[in-house]
Amino acid sequence: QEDTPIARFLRYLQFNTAHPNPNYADPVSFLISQANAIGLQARTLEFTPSKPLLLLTWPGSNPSLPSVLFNSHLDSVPAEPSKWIYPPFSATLAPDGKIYARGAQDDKCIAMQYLEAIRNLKADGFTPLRTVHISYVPDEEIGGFDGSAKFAKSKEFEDLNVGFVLDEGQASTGDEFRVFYADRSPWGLIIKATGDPGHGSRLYDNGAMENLMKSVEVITKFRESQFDIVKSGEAMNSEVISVNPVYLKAGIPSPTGFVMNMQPSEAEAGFDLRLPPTADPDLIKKRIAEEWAPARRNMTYELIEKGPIRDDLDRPLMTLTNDSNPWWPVFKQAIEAAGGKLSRPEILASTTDARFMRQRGIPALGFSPMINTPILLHDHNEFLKDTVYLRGIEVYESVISSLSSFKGESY
Ligand SMILES: CSCC[C@H](NC=O)C(=O)O
Ligand SMILES: [Zn+2]
Ligand SMILES: [Zn+2]
Repeated sequence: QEDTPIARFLRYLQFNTAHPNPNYADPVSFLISQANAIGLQARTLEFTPSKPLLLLTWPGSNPSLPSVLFNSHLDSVPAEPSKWIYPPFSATLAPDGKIYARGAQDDKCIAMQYLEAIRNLKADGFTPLRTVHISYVPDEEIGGFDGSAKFAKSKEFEDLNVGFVLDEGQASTGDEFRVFYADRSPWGLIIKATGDPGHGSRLYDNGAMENLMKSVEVITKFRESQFDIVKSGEAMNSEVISVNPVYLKAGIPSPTGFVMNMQPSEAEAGFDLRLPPTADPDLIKKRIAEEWAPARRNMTYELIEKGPIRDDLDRPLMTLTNDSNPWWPVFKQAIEAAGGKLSRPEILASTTDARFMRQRGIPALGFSPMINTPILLHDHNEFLKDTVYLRGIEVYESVISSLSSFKGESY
């Protein structure tokens, strides 16, 4: 078997790390063998049984300076093989150079690019001033609660003395690299309605279905108001509050489907909500209680807040992208030194583990070096072109060498 950057990427893509049963053990062993070959220290932490977190370390010449951490997640979202042109965990390199695999963009590319960049820097004789850590964490795709959330609060993490974090970003369809300074905070909202049951032929007020449908209407109006702001060009998708229905549950089951002539006494709906760091969570909570699931319509609700909204010092979870953040110009210049250009920093529409690092007050940027690439994370036929992948390694050589050489004493 050949041993090239692309061959190693393909091998990493072939581990089936899809939820709900991600294989964590085999990719971790593979990464440890890669770390050994490159000459990096490796240790496995287990904050939750069977959910390993792999930490690789390249010691700096001045280990008393805060370190830099490069993060990626081990797990992937599921894929529907019948809807792919190649099996999602075969990691097929097509004749046009496209590498098809679940995880090719999200985010096994950066996982291996970090290692390839360090391999090349070592071969060039580069030694970092600051210690460089690479973390491979479990469970990002399901919220990170058994992975990064515990890691960021651990003694082990504290001891790393991390000054700056790079985590995953998203592909860019144009010529400029995208960079993300914040995530939106995810909430799960379940609304439930109750009402009188009755014959399917009766018209009466306050049935569970009627109560739920009214809420769905109100929520849909709010969703449209937010989407209109995006459509008019006033804000980007990730700058407004999104609320999307993800399930509806009602009806009385029968062997052939549902009973048709009974109006049910209970009905519920689930929504995915995302709040940009500028949103006021209390206002949305008030809206939910008074308009979306009001007790006067016999409604109750459950709000699942999936992670922090503000940091330990009660500031919004945002990393500054101006010169008041000393890491920002270092990062930006590293991209430019590699011949790249950054587009205007953005909020990420979805959510990553970076929020747990930002919660600790550590500056963290989301970045995945993929330009001229369609955004295919969580989609069918996720792919990354070989040339884009290889170019990303060069970009990280510049980024890792610049960040690890940054002299600022107090950061
Ligand atoms: C509930 S947090 C889930 C995190 C997940 N991350 C990637 O897709 C997301 O849905 O954004
Ligand atoms: Zn991801
Ligand atoms: Zn994902």
